[in-house]
Amino acid sequence: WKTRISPDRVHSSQTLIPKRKLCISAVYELLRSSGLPDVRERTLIAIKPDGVQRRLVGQIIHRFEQRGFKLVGLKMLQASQDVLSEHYCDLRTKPFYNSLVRYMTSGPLVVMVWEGHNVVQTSRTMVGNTNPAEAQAGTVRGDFSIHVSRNVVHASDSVEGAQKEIQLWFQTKDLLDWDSWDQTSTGDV
Ligand SMILES: Nc1ncnc2c1ncn2[C@@H]1O[C@H](COP(=O)(O)OP(=O)(O)OP(=O)(O)O)[C@@H](O)[C@H]1O
Ligand SMILES: Nc1ccn([C@@H]2O[C@H](COP(=O)(O)OP(=O)(O)O)[C@@H](O)[C@H]2O)c(=O)n1
Ligand SMILES: [Mg+2]
Repeated sequence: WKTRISPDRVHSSQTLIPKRKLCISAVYELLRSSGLPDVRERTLIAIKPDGVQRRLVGQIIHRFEQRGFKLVGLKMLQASQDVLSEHYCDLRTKPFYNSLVRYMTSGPLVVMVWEGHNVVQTSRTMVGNTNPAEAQAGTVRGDFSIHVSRNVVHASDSVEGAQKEIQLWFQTKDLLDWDSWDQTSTGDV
């Protein structure tokens, strides 16, 4: 027990923190200050009610995992009008706004936070054009939908937008900062 814990862990005030975690934080800090890729960029992806109804949740999650992104938050919920009016505040004056809110409240959503290098822009590419009629085959919207009013997923469209949306939909305590084994030197836990 002792030999397993002591070489790998250090005391920090009340808690034991894995040394490996401290090292990883230091590496991320170094990457940030050196201008190297930010592997901790995060985005909000939501599977809309039509995606849930059509049992597409697994396939959509699979695409993000397969691409190499890391899931750090996930929940299923019924969206409130209040959250949606904040989420889509830029669209409040659009003629389709009311139908958009009806659509988004018509059933449960699966809301997720994904993390990884350039995840905001790459997710937008993976999701495809807002209008599925113009979305490329191979994208989520291009493969699973045909009309803009039922376009299956939401993806944040900028890093700043993603930060706001993540704060809107998630509490910090519900996002897990877990270590990916492929970013550590051994699989020893
Ligand atoms: N003309 C339209 N008719 C019906 N619904 C629309 C129309 N335009 C947009 N929407 C709906 O509003 C959503 C938000 O539009 P927006 O312009 O933000 O597209 P988006 O950024 O691709 O989508 P999202 O923000 O949901 O990821 C669209 O995803 C779609 O569901
Ligand atoms: N003409 C449009 C444009 C958007 N929308 C809906 O509004 C959502 C948000 O629009 P948006 O411009 O932020 O596009 P995305 O970010 O979703 O690609 C879209 O995903 C659609 O669901 C619509 O119903 N009709
Ligand atoms: Mg949008």
